[in-house]
Amino acid sequence: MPVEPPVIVSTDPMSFPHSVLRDRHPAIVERVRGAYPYPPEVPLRLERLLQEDVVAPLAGGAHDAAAWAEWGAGMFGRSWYDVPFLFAENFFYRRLLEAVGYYEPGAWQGVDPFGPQKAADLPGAEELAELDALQERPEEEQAAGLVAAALWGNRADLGFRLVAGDLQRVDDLIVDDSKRLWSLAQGGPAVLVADNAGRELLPDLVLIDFLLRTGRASRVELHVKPAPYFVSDALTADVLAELRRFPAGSAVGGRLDAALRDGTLRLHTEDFYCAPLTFHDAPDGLAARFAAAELTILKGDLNYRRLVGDRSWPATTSFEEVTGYFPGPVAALRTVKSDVVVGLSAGAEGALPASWRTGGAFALVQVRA
Ligand SMILES: O=P(O)(O)OC[C@H]1O[C@](O)(CO)[C@@H](O)[C@@H]1O
Repeated sequence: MPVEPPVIVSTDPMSFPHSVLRDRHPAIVERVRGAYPYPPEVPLRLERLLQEDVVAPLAGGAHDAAAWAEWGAGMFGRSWYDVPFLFAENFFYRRLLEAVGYYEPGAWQGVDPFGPQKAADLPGAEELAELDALQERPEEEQAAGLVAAALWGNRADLGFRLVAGDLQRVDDLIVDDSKRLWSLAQGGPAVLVADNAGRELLPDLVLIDFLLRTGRASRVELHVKPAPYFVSDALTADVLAELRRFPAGSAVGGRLDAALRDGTLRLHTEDFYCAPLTFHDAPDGLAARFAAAELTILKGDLNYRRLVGDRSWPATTSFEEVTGYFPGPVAALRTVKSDVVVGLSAGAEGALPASWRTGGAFALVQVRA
């Protein structure tokens, strides 16, 4: 295991994490404020959250107050910018749920503050038809197209297109271990840890269908978030909304529906997925699920940070070594949208533009068998 560099914090005003807390979080709050005609105390609480200089704990009485008191030990009373970025982001979303009364018994309980934004990002008929058409192509081409779609669906501005010529964007794929990924899917159980709903979840679902339909997986567990998180992260409700988009008669939609009903596809979630922790701290039950899988596919930027640890790793750090602890073979499919990157070959970074880590223009497929 390489020597661990420092955990990323947001102190430097010129840094990417600083810009997330300073600019992105207020913009997110603004959207939430406009999402529903909330009662007047909600915008007030949201404003107080934005104005908070130092991290304050959850109000007592919350069902998870004790857990957050433990995770936040040493964080409370410090500037949001000086605590680990991973903690600051995670706790911001938990506090946002507190502000909108997501867990408070009453009429607004369980209303997803990001629901309207997610609904606007559900795929249209054209995208669904393109996906259904993909199954007519040679299997190799389907496999390549689905990895590309699963990756680029993670890049919000690109939307999602499965037309020939767009299937392989090798120029922007800075590490491509997809052959190894497919070599690991030999017909055993697989886990896919989802990231965003909408245009990212759609190709994830079609990838799952492909794994099952071609015998590359015997069964699949799709892991989703237990609560609204990082705006667009997928919940069970988002999976179900997405499945309802498939038109009657869609072969993919029909197979996914049947797979859920017969248990070859199962949805799974647990509190860990909204905790400020990395996969090093996965609870035993979750680790056992990964260990039992022939392959675990982790989607997206945040899952990548949680896999390798949210640290200032040199980009040439060995992916194999830093993920050696993970229980079972693992593949990361990720558009690069934050500073954390490992597994690049020597010299590769020098050929990339200055903003390559945060611009969302590059992606990687990395595998540890
Ligand atoms: O949806 P994804 O791919 O996990 O991206 C979320 C990313 O967004 C950010 O919150 C800000 O860019 C990152 O910190 C995080 O890793």
